[in-house]
Amino acid sequence: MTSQDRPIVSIRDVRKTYATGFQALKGVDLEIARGEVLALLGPNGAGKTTLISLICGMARLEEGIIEVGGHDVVRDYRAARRMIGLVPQELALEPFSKVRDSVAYSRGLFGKPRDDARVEAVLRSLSLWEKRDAKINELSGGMKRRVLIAKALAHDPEVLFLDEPTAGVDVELRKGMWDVMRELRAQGVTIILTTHYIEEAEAMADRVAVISGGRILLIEETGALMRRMGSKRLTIELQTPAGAIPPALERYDLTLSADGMSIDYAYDRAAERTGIASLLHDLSQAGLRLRDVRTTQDSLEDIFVNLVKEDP
Ligand SMILES: Nc1ncnc2c1ncn2[C@@H]1O[C@H](COP(=O)(O)OP(=O)(O)OP(=O)(O)O)[C@@H](O)[C@H]1O
Repeated sequence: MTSQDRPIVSIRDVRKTYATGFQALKGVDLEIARGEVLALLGPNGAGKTTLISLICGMARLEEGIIEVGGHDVVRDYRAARRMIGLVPQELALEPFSKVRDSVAYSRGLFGKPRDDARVEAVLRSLSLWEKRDAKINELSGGMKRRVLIAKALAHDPEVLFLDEPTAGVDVELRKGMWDVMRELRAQGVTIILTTHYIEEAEAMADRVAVISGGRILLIEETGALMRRMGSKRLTIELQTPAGAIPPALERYDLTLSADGMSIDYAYDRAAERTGIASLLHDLSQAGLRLRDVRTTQDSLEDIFVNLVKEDP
C-alpha cells in the first residue's frame, strides 16, 4: 500500500469519557480516504464535536488510536496538527484585527514562513480580498465565517474539518460555501463536515457517516445509501374522493389522504417486483378512477430521521 492509498485519517476504537463521567464516544472506528468529502450527521449531542476535538487535539484522547497522515495525534501531535485545518462551530475571531493580518497570523502559528501570495490566494478564493484591510468586527456574519475558513486554510492543511460551516447563514451564502468546498476538494483537500442540513450532505458528501449516542450507526457512499434505503412512494390521485381504501386492496401498503383525493403507496425500490402494475389493475377493478400517478423518493433526510429514531 502506498501512502496515497492509505487513509489520511484513521480512527480505531476511540472512546471518550468526560470528567463528569459521561461517555460521549463509545467505540468509534472510521477511516477517511485522501481527497474525499465525508459528512458526519447526527442529532444534537451525538458526539460529532467530541470526535473532531479528539482528532484535532483539542480534547484529550485516552482510549483508542487516531492517526492523521500516519501521525499519531497524541505521540506526534505537532506533525498531525500541522496537516489539519479546523473551522470551529463558534465564531472565535479577534474583533479588531484586520482580515489579512488575522489570516497571515494563523499561518505563522503553524511555523509556516510568511507567504503574502498564498494569503492573497486564500482570501481571493473566499471572496475576501476586497475586505483584506477591514477590521473583523466590521464584517457581516457570513464574511466572518469565511474568515474562519481562510484562517483554517492559511497553513495549507491537507485535511479540513468544518463544524457546521453553514449554520445560520442564508441560502445564497450557503451555496457560496458549497462552491468553496467544491473548489477545495478539486485541489485535493480532504473535507470532513458536520451538518444538520441533510441537503448539504446530499449535495457535498462522497460518503455519509451517521453518528448517534456516541456510536457510528452507518457509513456509506451517499448515492448508494440513498438507493439502498430510500423507499419510493407512488402517489395516485383520484378523480373523485374515496371514503376508505377498498378491502380488496388491503394487501398493499396504502395510505389514503385526509381529503380522500389521493392514495400513497410505499414500495421498496430495490425489490424485483414493485407491485405497481398489479396495484393499478386492482385499483381500477375496485372502481377507483385515476387522475394522475407520480413517484417520489425518500430524501436523505427521511432516511436519517428513520435511522436515528430506530436507534434505542
Ligand atoms: N467538556 C464536556 N464535559 C462533559 N460533557 C461534555 C463535554 N463536551 C461535550 N459533552 C457531552 O458530550 C455529548 C456529545 O457532545 P458533542 O458536542 O460532541 O455533540 P455534537 O454531536 O457535536 O452535538 P451538536 O450537534 O449539538 O453540536 C453531549 O451529551 C455533551 O453534553
